[in-house]
Amino acid sequence: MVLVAAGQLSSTSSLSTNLKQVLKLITKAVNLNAKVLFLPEASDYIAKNAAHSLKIARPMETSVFVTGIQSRLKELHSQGKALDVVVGIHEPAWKSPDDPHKRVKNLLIYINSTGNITREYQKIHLFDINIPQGPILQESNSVEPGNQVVAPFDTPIGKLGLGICYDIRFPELAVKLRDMGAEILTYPSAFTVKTGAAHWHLLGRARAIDSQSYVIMPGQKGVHDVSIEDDDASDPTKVVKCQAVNANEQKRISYGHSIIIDPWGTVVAEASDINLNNDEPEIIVADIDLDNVKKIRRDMPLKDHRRREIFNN
Ligand SMILES: O=C(O)CNC(=O)[C@H](CS)NC(=O)CCC(=O)C(=O)O
Repeated sequence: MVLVAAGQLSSTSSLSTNLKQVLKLITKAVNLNAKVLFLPEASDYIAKNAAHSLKIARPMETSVFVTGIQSRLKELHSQGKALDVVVGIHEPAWKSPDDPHKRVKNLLIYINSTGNITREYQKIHLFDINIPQGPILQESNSVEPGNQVVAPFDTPIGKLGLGICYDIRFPELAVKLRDMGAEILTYPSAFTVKTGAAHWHLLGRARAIDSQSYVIMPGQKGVHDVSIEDDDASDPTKVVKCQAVNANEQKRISYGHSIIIDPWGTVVAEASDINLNNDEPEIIVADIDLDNVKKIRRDMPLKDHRRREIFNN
């Protein structure tokens, strides 16, 4: 059995502020002796709108957020403390500054315990929705969709398959990853409060049951401060207030409730609900037992029972 951790935070639009929160979570995970820490979608920043996102996105190599995590992991490794980190970030998708339709990539990266980025997944399904009395979001305005499933790969906790947030609503991705060998799936998220309250636990449990895999769902939580950003012009760690945002944009709020689910569909760990008086980042941990995955798949062999000739999958 190996211990896994999922972190929950409320990212702002300042990469350096978010890095500080994540470094706290890394320390907590290491102290608990977890082997991999999973962090939410868009941990590097939550922007107030599409234009703001294009302005603050940075290539990984120059992102204070990504390089800060890499150097901390390297430093810990040299002290004999090995932790891998899976984290949601953005990167510019444009190749030239005169690209007429600039978009970012919504990415999940795997950083190993020596600080190297070994995998990168680009979110396939984009959240373009309009729910009466609920959120209206058009992710494709500013985000370029990914087109590739990343083959599940070995990690200290087992073979891992990658998805991001809204991808969790598409069971075909979970089943495909399981067919390709995944034992653990992750969907780092920034769920809305309305859809989260209605669907979050159900979706996670359903994907765990469909794929007979562990499902790790770190989520953004609470009100995002999108009124600050890093002052790149001078000290990259100096945070400045940026222009006023309208009331709607200021109220971007995420559901929290990070969860870890076992391959039988049981929620084995859960972080807290939104609490406007406490936005401290927190982690949850759970044991990953790959024998349990094997046993559940042996006792109910869904993979062998698939009628691929009927469903063309
Ligand atoms: O890129 C960013 O800055 C952060 N990305 C997000 O917050 C994304 C796209 S708007 N959110 C979701 O996919 C929520 C899905 C959801 O809530 C549901 O499926 O119900």
